[in-house]
Amino acid sequence: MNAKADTICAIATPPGRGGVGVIRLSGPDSLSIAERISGSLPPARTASLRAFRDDAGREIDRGLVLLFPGPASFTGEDVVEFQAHGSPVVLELLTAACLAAGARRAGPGEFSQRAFLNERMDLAQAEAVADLIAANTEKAARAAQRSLEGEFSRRVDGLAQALTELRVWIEAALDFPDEDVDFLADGDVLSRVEALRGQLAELLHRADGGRLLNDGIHIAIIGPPNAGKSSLLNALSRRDSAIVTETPGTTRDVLRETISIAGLSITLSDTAGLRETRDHIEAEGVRRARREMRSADLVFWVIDASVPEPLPPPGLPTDVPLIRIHNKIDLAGHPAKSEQRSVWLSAATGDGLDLLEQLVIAELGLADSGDSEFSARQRHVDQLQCALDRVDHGVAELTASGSGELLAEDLREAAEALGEITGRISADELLGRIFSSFCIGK
Ligand SMILES: Nc1nc2c(ncn2[C@@H]2O[C@H](COP(=O)(O)OP(=O)(O)OP(=O)(O)O)[C@@H](O)[C@H]2O)c(=O)[nH]1
Ligand SMILES: [K+]
Ligand SMILES: [Mg+2]
Repeated sequence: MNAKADTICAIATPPGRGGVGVIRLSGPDSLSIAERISGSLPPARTASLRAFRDDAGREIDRGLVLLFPGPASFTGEDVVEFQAHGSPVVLELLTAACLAAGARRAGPGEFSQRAFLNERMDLAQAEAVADLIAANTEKAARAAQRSLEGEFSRRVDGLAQALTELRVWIEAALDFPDEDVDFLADGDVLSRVEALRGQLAELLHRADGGRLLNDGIHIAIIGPPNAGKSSLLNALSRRDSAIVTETPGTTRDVLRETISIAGLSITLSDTAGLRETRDHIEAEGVRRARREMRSADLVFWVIDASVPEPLPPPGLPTDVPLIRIHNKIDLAGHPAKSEQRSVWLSAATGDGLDLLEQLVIAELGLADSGDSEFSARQRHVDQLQCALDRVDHGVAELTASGSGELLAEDLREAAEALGEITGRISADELLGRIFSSFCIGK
């Protein structure tokens, strides 16, 4: 797939009014279009003041022109930036002048797509550009920056290469069956595969943490009626947003609040108490509560510590981690404490809330992430998981049947799964899906 030979143009600054607005051009006609609009071309990479004129020679605005001749530009093509006054009208007139001069409007993510196609960055780095722009917290922005710098990609590519080297070595050994040494039996292959497996699992764990940073974390507050779910939401968000009453079945709609714990953006959803009910409105609330808990990264299972513990309801997800919260310790006369995945607290007095926050950080594996995280997406996590599954499968084949061929094939598939992360192996359809989710001008 080659970069298209046309020239694209878009407003690169957000919609609305601002001091400065930027129009970006990329493609073979960028420089000639810039010359037409600004009269004369300034030297490369130097901001120069020019009058911007439309096709009829009327002045639209005065501002700065910047030329970034390819290949040393963001997209690898000739890139021009016009910095005009940040008025939507001025920027639209300037865009119209670019279109009249031969450019076309860029689609979403098209600048990043060209950067990828011209090998200015790999796929995971292009995604990190979008993630950096979308970051909601400082931690997420720093993580995206590290991915943009290529830290994640280097690890993925390094592992893909190691898997490929081992596969090639196995295939070469299989081609010489006369050799005395039984290379599969001598244990070396197995220990090499297992070492790679360990690195893969570690990278998967970190990528999953990076995904949480990126997407934000979703915690569903679930439990029987009146356990204090809405009180907990209010206490953690320090806002009186959910209605709290002594009547069981108060909450029906799912109510969300975004909070920050240790610099992480966390969305809490308060839900209807789980119980059998004839009330069809409450029943709908219960249905929504179950949907929330299935899509959450973590479930708070809230129960009233002052009454006998109820049985957990059927349908608690087994693949979503769960923290058991024994609420109302002020009534029960328990001290605040936490152990494993349980915490004793009072939403009413706030006693023990700090223990809950610590448990959340530990449970999500973000305790010691410090500044070493990189941003990642669900897509990356899925590919890493796929690679890990292939390696596990290969090891199982090797131990069960001693088959080097099957192991080699699994290692090839594992390396391919990793290749899709950085886009060294990627289908056009995948690329289209990724870049179309970016915004225009990126
Ligand atoms: N003493 C004490 N009362 C609490 C505590 N947490 C909640 N309550 C009380 O328990 C009752 C129910 O609280 P809610 O927060 O509405 O409980 P809920 O789980 O959201 O209830 P539903 O939405 O009806 O399922 C209210 O009267 C609260 O004031 C607590 O920690 N200590
Ligand atoms: K209630
Ligand atoms: Mg409630």
